[in-house]
Amino acid sequence: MGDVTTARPVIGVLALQGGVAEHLAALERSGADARPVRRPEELAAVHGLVLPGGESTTMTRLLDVFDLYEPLRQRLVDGMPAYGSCAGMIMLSGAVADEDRPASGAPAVRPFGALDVVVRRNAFGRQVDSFETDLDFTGVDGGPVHAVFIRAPWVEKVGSDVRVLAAVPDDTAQDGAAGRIVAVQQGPVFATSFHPELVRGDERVHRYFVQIVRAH
Ligand SMILES: NC(=O)CC[C@H](N)C(=O)O
Repeated sequence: MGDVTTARPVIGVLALQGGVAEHLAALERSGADARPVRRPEELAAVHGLVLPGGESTTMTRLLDVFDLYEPLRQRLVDGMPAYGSCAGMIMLSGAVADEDRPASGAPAVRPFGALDVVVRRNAFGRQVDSFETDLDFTGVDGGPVHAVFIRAPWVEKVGSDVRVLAAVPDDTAQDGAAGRIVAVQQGPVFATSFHPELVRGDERVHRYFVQIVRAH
């Protein structure tokens, strides 16, 4: 092993759907060697993984199709650092409050349980399903982070080992959103309801993850 404080960690982006290219670019700018992950061998070669936004039911299905569900579950059990954005947060959670369970068979979303939280998938209302706000992010210096929410989940319950990193400010114009928890961390795993990869020129959240991977 080289000097862990200066080495460029290899960080994968789960590349089955969603905003993969934006995460890869943000990670590269944040000091990581970033690679798309679609196969078990690719997963085995990374020090940490980003689970991007998209659609958590589709992501669950594609993880099965690409034979990645079980290997990824195992790496999370083994303590691999991970960062989930939006649908990625849902996949890392312990349970989904508003699960649309089919009449028979397996649930449509099978979260990995790497974060001891309950999320609500379609949380921020249907009429206005996207909004943006600035929020304070614990562990990220340099002022508020601009947060873009797109059909985003929020965190409804947190276990005692979970640290809340960010919540929607109380003066938000978005109905019912004030005070909602939108970023959490447990050990080397963290998640945001919003999409920092869409904010050009601000890599602070990705840098935060690169630091976690380096320290691990
Ligand atoms: N932008 C997103 O990732 C949306 C997440 C979506 N609502 C889901 O259930 O997976």
